[in-house]
Amino acid sequence: MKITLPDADIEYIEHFYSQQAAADLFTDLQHNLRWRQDSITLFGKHTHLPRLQAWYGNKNLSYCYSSMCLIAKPWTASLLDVKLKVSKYCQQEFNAVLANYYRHEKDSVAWHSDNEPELGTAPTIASLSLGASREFQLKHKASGLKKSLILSSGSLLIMRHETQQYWQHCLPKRAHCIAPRINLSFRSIMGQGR
Ligand SMILES: O=C(O)CCC(=O)C(=O)O
Ligand SMILES: [Fe+2]
Repeated sequence: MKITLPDADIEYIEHFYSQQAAADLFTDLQHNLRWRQDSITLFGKHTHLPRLQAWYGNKNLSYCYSSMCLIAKPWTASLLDVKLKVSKYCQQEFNAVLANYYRHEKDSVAWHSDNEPELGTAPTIASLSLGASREFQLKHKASGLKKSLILSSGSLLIMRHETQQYWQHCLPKRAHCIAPRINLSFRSIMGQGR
């Protein structure tokens, strides 16, 4: 399904994986990825990110944001499998994946665009959701127009072309109890790891 918004190219495939396949993959990744609790320094103060992360990809690939650089761990068999299926659907190669683990309703990701220079000017970001459904919000940078989507287990959200240039997105904290969720966002880092 295409999400019709100005200055954006966003597609949402609700049943990219079946419920059972998504549940199995969630359990596998929850146990087998090397989750890290990263920190960022904001105004001289160290703060834990409100989620766990893991970064996998082609050899020697590095990824830097907020003054921190991560070196990609080599693809696991499960991640390679998922990458193949996602690449095939998107008709696009990816050389890295950022995995996010939202342990509960207080875990989140703040407003941002995936617009790091190493992603190029019009990156395709393909984002698979596993586990609990969470609300994903989009906001147009100039007009402030907002759109909310519920990302359910097994769904794939693809943001293409100029989307990152004009829109920000976030996954807000919630007051009510929410079970864990894992998100895999496939990316292509330019000029490295090919
Ligand atoms: O968890 C999500 O759905 C979004 C994650 C995200 O935006 C990111 O890792 O850049
Ligand atoms: Fe993002």
